[in-house]
Formats: sequence, C-alpha cells, structure tokens
Amino acid sequence: MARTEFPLARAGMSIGLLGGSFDPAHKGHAHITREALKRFGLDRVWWLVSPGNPLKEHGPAPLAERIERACAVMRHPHVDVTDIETRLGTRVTARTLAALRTRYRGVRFVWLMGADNLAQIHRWQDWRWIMDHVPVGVLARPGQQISACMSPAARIYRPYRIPGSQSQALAQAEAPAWCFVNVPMVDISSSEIRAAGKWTAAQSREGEH
Ligand SMILES: Nc1ncnc2c1ncn2[C@@H]1O[C@H](COP(=O)(O)OP(=O)(O)OP(=O)(O)O)[C@@H](O)[C@H]1O
Ligand SMILES: O=C(O)c1ccc[n+]([C@@H]2O[C@H](COP(=O)([O-])O)[C@@H](O)[C@H]2O)c1
Repeated sequence: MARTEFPLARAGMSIGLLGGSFDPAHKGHAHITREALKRFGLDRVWWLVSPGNPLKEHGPAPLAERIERACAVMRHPHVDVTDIETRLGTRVTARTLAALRTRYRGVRFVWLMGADNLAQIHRWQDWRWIMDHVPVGVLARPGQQISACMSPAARIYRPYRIPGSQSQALAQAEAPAWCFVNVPMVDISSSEIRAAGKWTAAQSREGEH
C-alpha cells in the first residue's frame, strides 16, 4: 500500500530499501523485492520512489503517476511504496540513508539494488559512505553479472563480500558488508516499456513475460 506519511518501524527490525525511478514500475521490481525479502531475511521492504535520479539528465514522469503504478505493481503485505525522498527533500542516496538512520534509530536498513547499479555505484555522490555505513544487497539482473562483479565497488569491497549462500546474515552484519544473490532473473526494464510507448497491466504481473 502507498504511504502518505513516514512508515512506522520498530527498533530491531530489518528493512530493505529499494530506491528507483520506477518510471514505470514493472514485474522485475516486484520480483527482486520478493526475492530480497526471502534471501536477506528482511522484515519489510520500502520502495523509495525517487524525485529524480541525480545522474539522469531527463526528469521522470510525475511522482504521483509513478507511485500509483508502483502500488498497482507491488501488492505485498510486507512492502510499502513511499515518497520518503520527496518528504526528506533529498534525491542523493547517501543523504537519504543518513536521514533515515537518524530518524529510525535501532532499525537495520539494507540498501537493495540490481546488479546494474553495483556496476555504477562508484559514480554516486559519497558512494563510499554508503558502502561503509549500510549493508548492501545486490540482486542479479540479465546481462549485468560480469560488469557488476568487475566493477570498482566490487573490487574495492571484495573483502567485505558475504557469499550468496550466507545471504541471511546480511541484515545483521556490520557495514561494510555486501552480498550478491544469484536469483532467477526477469528480463524487463522501464526504458524498454517507455520505448514501447505504453504500459499494460500484464507488464506488472509476475509470471507473465
Ligand atoms: N529486471 C530487473 N532485474 C533486477 N533488478 C532490477 C530490474 N529492474 C530494475 N531493477 C533494479 O531496481 C532498481 C530501480 O530500477 P529502475 O526504477 O531504474 O528500473 P529500470 O528498469 O532499471 O529503469 P531504466 O530502464 O529506466 O533504467 C534498480 O536498483 C535496478 O537495478
Ligand atoms: O546518490 C546518487 O548520487 C545516485 C546516483 C544515481 C542513482 N541513485 C539512486 O539509485 C536508485 C536507482 O536509480 P534509477 O534511476 O536507476 O532507478 C535511486 O534510488 C537513485 O536515487 C543515486
């Protein structure tokens, strides 16, 4: 369900944060969210529907539109679709994470992302702060395996990698800690949907390709 305020969370809970443009949300997002809940033993996942990726030149569709679609795509009792970054007034992930850690003392946050973002994270603002302060869960994405595993972030933080077989330990681990899980993959992207010029309900439902 969509949150119109900051979600509640108790100290000790582990919450995965999936940030994204969600322009639009699709079944790949829903799929990695379900896998992350299982593989990283998370209590909840919050989708952070971004006001706009700091590295993308063109702004996304209006936030309300993207949130509405995200809510249609992701229906799960342990997942919240949120506009937290707009409420915090930040679109830079390191700032978002710092603000959430202050606001939710005692909550264990895990940053979630697809393998394509592990390949690029070294271009994000204060990316080393993210890696040094928040456990990171990376989910396989078609065609991204090699670039992710050879990336600067993967190389620099190799000593802190938790094997996929121990993924349940990630949320309780002290950062730096990251884990790549080789989950079954769903080959779909928002850019592909935008290029096709339409969004259909079938693109949102898991199991339909
Ligand atoms: N099919 C997928 N498999 C694995 N991870 C995915 C998939 N689609 C999106 N993600 C991840 O979800 C997060 C949000 O993705 P985003 O909203 O940018 O969707 P996208 O499909 O990558 O969009 P675009 O094509 O516009 O770049 C990112 O961490 C991204 O890596
Ligand atoms: O903080 C940054 O510099 C930064 C640069 C690029 C992307 N991000 C975040 O990465 C997440 C995925 O972005 P996107 O547009 O690929 O869905 C989203 O939460 C963005 O805010 C963050």
